[in-house]
Amino acid sequence: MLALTSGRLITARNLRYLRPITTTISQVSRQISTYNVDIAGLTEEQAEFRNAVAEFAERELAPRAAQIDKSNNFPSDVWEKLGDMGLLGITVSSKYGGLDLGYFHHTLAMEELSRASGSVALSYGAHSNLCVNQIHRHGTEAQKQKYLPDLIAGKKVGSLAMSEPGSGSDVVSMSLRADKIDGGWKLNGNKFWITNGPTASTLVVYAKTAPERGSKGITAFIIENTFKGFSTHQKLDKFGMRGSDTCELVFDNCKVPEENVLGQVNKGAGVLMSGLDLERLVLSGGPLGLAQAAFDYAVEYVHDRKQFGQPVGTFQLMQGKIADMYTSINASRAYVYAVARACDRGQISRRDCAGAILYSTEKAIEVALEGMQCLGGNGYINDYPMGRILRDSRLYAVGAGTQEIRRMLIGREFNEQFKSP
Ligand SMILES: CC(C)(COP(=O)(O)OP(=O)(O)OC[C@H]1O[C@@H](n2cnc3c(N)ncnc32)[C@H](O)[C@@H]1OP(=O)(O)O)[C@@H](O)C(=O)NCCC(=O)NCCSC(=O)C1=CCCCC1
Repeated sequence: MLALTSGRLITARNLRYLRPITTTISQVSRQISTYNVDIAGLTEEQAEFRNAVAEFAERELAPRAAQIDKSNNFPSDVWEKLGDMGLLGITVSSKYGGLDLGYFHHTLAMEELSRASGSVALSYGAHSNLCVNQIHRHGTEAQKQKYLPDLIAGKKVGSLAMSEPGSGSDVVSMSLRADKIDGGWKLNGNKFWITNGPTASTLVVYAKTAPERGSKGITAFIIENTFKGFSTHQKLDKFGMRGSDTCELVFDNCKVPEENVLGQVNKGAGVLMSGLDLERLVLSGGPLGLAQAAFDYAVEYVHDRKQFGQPVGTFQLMQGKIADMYTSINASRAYVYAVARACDRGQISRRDCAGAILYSTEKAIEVALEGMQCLGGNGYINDYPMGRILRDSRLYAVGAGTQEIRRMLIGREFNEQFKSP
């Protein structure tokens, strides 16, 4: 059971939220009512958790989302607030400041934050899942004690780096090199398209420790941005997810102490691949929240906007759009939630983690485009949010793996199943 004390979500058996969650009836409760809680199948506690995150996001993020997009500036002041809420360590043990919850709750949080601001939520996912959850899953006790409390409190920003200029989908071909030196390792090379790269002080980084051994020669490291030989290049100017900073990382004889190896030497491929499964699941909350945001805006707009003497939403062609958007979102949500629940039961399926983000992304892009159409000329004007939601949704067609790689992952599992003996 969860309790909310001074704004912080804490785990505590037999306690309930101490703060009423629907006191400010307005935008938030009206929007929350657009969810069909029965269809989503949330327990009372899960619905309270979601509402608490939604209320936070509506208050702290939604009013700033357009400005964050326009300025392309990461709102660093939000980080400690996310930490105060306990949201930066949802899947982490309370021993390190986490909430002791599972991937289902993490996905719900990702969804609600994305509904308010796609870009803040993306940085949130990179921090809380890609970095924090990986350190929690694979770190030594000393590493967890050293890095997790500050990351979970929001005093530090976390990141994870696997992609390189020459190794995107073919991530195992990475060429960042780690050579053994006395007391540790020396890293040389680059990482590219790194979410939170410009702001992160703690980074999980994969490098080749035995390049001749392919996937059996990869090791994960925990890098601090103060390590000598580590630097970042300028922030990249992205199509969407503006305000979620992305850059190139440069390792120039960067010395990393032995105690910063994450997991075992040459066993990094397992850390990376299993992390990608959970990353794909949790980040599926992103497209879900963005699609819901597009729907919320569109449905209100078509009932307000009048043409030919009546709200445009009463025309059948518009009703068709609303119905299709609504059913797409519910179908996506049902799949994503089912996969999240399975993961929390310990049944992590690679093809379904890929499927959840594949399907929710495809539907989010479709819904954002239809939402834009519902707004007519205004859908094309940047004072309205549809353009931002569409641009943000588009990230998920390439981030955490491309749609093509996700399809390949699913397809090749069936090929394996039907392979002749
Ligand atoms: C699937 C893939 C396309 C191809 O895999 P291959 O066939 O080369 O590798 P394969 O043979 O599948 O595996 C390698 C080793 O690994 C083990 N293992 C696999 N799954 C697991 C697992 N679940 N648990 C443990 N071990 C696992 C496998 O057994 C093998 O070991 P072995 O060498 O035999 O000893 C893979 O490369 C991939 O996925 N690319 C997309 C990367 C990609 O998604 N970036 C995205 C980076 S960008 C990003 O993440 C973000 C962007 C923006 C927002 C934030 C996030």
